Amino acid sequence: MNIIRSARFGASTLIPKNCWSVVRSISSTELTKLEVNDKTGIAVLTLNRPPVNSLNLELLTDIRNSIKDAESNKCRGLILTSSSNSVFSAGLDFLEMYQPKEERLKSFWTALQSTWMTLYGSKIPTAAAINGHAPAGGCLLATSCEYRVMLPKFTIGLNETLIGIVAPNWFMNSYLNVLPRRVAELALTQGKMFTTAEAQQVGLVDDVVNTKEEAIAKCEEFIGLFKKINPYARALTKQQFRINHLQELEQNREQDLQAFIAAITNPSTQAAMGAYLENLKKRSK
Ligand SMILES: CCCCCCCC/C=C\C=C\CC(=O)SCCNC(=O)CCNC(=O)[C@H](O)C(C)(C)COP(=O)(O)OP(=O)(O)OC[C@H]1O[C@@H](n2cnc3c(N)ncnc32)[C@H](O)[C@@H]1OP(=O)(O)O
Repeated sequence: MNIIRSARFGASTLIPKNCWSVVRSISSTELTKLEVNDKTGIAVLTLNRPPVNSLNLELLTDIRNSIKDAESNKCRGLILTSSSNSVFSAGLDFLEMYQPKEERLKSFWTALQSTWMTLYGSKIPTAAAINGHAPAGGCLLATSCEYRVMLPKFTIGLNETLIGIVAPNWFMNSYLNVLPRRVAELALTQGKMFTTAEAQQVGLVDDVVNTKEEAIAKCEEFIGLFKKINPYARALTKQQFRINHLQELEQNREQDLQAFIAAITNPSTQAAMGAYLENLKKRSK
């Protein structure tokens, strides 16, 4: 019998393969659902933190655990998507950063660093089915993947300067891994949110389709490109492209954390974030 061991069902829990329907849950929490298609071996990770999948400590931790689960279950690829019809992810949860408690703020940023390193450096092919808006941290998740497909009439981009904050180097590096340098610099300095059409034009997304199902199918098609490629050779090749960015953060994690804490707890950042949040709340009424 072909057995899969699921880390999050406990080390001793064995799940018999082929006794399940084609799509099988590997692990799920209140905030994420990780399902694998037994026929293709491709896993779909659905973010499920209504209303906007804002990334708090718990969601980030669950995302990282899910990526690791997909890897340890030897999935052939991983697709990120959202349970919302209009938001892929609204980026970092402002409530983690506005008037924060220092210990929680540290854990939050450390979790973001770890999640980014796990996703950006994942050995398996990764793709994002962007079925809604993807500002800031939402865009970071998408650009950390190897392929992106997006639905029409949404927006994506790193808008940090609009909020009065500076995107850290590793956010910029994820952008630069996808966009030409000049486009990235112009977009980052303006805090530009690209429409789906603009994102496709500059290469921030690879394809545009009309439904989430089509988006998942496109991602599967992308991951299928590696069917005949030796996974070890593929993973090492990907690693060589990304290792400098990963090492840069790995070697400067503490410094990056301290820079984040200093930037976020600065009274002018707090004031700018408070005003931005207020505006967001007014708009949503
Ligand atoms: C040199 C090195 C220095 C290092 C310094 C480091 C500094 C870097 C620090 C931080 C980096 C941060 C990156 C980020 O990710 S910041 C987050 C940026 N995100 C945004 O700007 C998105 C804001 N949200 C929106 O634009 C919209 O909500 C949208 C996603 C387009 C969805 O719109 P819609 O469907 O209309 O939903 P609503 O706007 O009505 O929102 C519903 C409720 O959700 C709340 N909300 C939205 N986004 C967030 C968020 N990111 N965090 C927390 N809460 C959020 C919104 O206020 C509504 O709440 P309520 O119903 O209570 O009013």
